[in-house]
Amino acid sequence: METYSNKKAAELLTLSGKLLKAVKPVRLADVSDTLHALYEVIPYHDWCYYKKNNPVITDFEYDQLYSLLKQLEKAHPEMARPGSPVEHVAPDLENQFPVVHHKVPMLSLDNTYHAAVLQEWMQKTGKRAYCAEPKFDGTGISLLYEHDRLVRGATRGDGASGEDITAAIRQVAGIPETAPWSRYGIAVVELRGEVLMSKKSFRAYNEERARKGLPLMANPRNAAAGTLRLLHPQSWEQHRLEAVLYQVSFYAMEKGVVPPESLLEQGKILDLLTTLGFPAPSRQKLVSHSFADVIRYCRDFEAKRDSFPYETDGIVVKVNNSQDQRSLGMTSHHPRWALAYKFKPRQATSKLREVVFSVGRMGAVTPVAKIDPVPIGGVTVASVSLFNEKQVQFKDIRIGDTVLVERAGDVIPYIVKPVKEERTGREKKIRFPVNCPVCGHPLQRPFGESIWYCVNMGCQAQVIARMVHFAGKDAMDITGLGEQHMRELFDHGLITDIPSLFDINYDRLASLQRWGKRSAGNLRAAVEKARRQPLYRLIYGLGIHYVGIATAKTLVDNINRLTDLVGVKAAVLMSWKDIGPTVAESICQFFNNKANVKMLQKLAHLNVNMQTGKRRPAAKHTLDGKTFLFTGTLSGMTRKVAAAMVEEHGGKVLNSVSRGLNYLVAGSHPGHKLAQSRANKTVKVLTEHDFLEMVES
Ligand SMILES: NC(=O)c1ccc[n+]([C@@H]2O[C@H](COP(=O)([O-])OP(=O)(O)OC[C@H]3O[C@@H](n4cnc5c(N)ncnc54)[C@H](O)[C@@H]3O)[C@@H](O)[C@H]2O)c1
Ligand SMILES: [Zn+2]
Repeated sequence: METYSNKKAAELLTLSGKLLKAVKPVRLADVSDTLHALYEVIPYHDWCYYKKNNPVITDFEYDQLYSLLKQLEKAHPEMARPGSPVEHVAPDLENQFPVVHHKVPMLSLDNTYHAAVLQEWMQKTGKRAYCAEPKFDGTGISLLYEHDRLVRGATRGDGASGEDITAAIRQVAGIPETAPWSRYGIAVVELRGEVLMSKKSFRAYNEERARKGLPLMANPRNAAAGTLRLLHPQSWEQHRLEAVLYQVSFYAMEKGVVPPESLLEQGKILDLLTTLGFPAPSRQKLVSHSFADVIRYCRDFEAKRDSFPYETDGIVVKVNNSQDQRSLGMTSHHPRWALAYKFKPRQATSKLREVVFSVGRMGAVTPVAKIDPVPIGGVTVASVSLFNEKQVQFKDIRIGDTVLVERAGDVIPYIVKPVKEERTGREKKIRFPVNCPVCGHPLQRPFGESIWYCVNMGCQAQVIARMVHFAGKDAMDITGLGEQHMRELFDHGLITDIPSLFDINYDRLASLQRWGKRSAGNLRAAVEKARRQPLYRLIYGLGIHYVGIATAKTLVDNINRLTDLVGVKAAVLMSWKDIGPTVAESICQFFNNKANVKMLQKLAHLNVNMQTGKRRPAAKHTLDGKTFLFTGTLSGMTRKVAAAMVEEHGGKVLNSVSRGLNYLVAGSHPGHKLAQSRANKTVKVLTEHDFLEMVES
């Protein structure tokens, strides 16, 4: 395969951009030019992706180019060029290893991003049973077992032959050296699967690389493909590879033995693979005739793909019956009996226009890239955190770069890499400030860290960021006081620090432009509500380093009022659940700081709840020694909650009407216990309402 000069690469990339913009209507006069261009750019992207393991456009963009090529060739077969990318799989042979022939060609998959195309395909293939399974995003492998022994492992290669990587394959977790195929009379079997890295392993792998001073890998697929073909198997890098097997591509039975039932359907094959000790998606699969079921499965899987331990880029839908598969056959590029329904893209390319530096509530200064707004996975992304100076250096990100941006699930968007092939030479290095961009205070960097800090506690940016956190949804939840309004109120001098949030001059606020009585009134109501929030929210809202919601709740469990923490000793804190030395130290520091103590006094003065809300001791024993029994359905609580209330107040819950019973609480549709209790003079019958009054008195 050819290689590309930098100049040629840049040309082809520009051409790709033009084609992608023109993807929709192509006029007949342009067809020939467009086809010609596609015949040039697609092999280039295959080369980047398979040979260099460094794609320069997103998979979605590649699929768009490929789909355009398919459409044009279909509409104008006379213009199609022999040897077109539509006719074969993109070869990834590197001539590093001996070449071996696959028993059955190892092809690509046809794909779509549209439910309607999947539906049409299911109709076209005959509305049979289908097996749907995750499309694992790794690198394809083919395994050969003869007489129960693994004899060969190979890459896909050009589809007909691959590279013999048996030694490396033996290092991959989950691939057994032997498997009892002979139990089913199977003498020779060829399997297809994927070598991959779990998301967890990938993170650890990148951490290991960072420690060794190596550049980080962009994603688990790259990491798996890159390490599988290392020439020195058994290196530390291969230890994190795993495999998943999902297909029997070929088998030969022992003489006179008929193939077992379990080989006749895709769904059963997955089960068989699992039974024989192979990692296979038998638990995740769905077998169904119905398009509605299949598309629901695809969408459900897409919705929870972030919690799946492996990266997936779609669902593969396969005709379930093996005989049906054979009669449908294949093209020279993909089997006709399978279709990949691909998930919505989560990557996009955009231009990096400028870098701003934001100051967080702890003073950390974070570089944030402003990019041309681009939609990714249903959200428009315009700002992307660059984390810190070290990462910017590692990735060599520059202003003016075209950048590949990824936004996966709940992970904040990040820059995978700059597309260096698109550089013009006019890109500028990112300069890091030495002074706080907001207050001008000199920045400091703790030893061994890559983050710079503004250490001026009074820094306006930090003050506002602290208030934003305090008013946030998980903290005091003051609706209508997001970052923008917070800044506005601050600029007008209506608020200055956290306590001032409870002392806003609402008349003045109402007189501000775009505010008025109504909005001011709404904010007032939200602030009033916040005054009575449970204490853990206040603690979390204070933004103490290392104190998340869970730790805030632990603190509440161990105190009666917030001021109990003033002057607390680290040793005491460490005896509480899940509080280690670092967290304890941070809490001590906070509550021993004079300014903080003063702030708490102000909050108390402003009637902000500082109590844990545990029941007063007097109320605690209102039901001392009394016994209760419940019957029927309670309308305002479950029986479990009701029972907990009884116990909390010193009472006891019984299971049946007996001599020791004091109260029967009857909900709607009471059972025979009511009649029994009525017959028993010593039992008092209560309604749910009576019960609550009794508890709360
Ligand atoms: N960004 C780029 O520049 C660029 C360039 C070339 C290719 N690509 C990407 O690669 C794709 C084409 O690559 P491909 O030919 O390897 O096809 P593919 O990766 O889209 O699909 C085929 C492969 O899926 C894998 N697979 C995972 N789970 C499977 C399962 N349960 N059943 C069957 N197969 C399963 C197999 O390895 C199989 O070979 C493109 O659609 C694009 O996404 C991107
Ligand atoms: Zn500052």
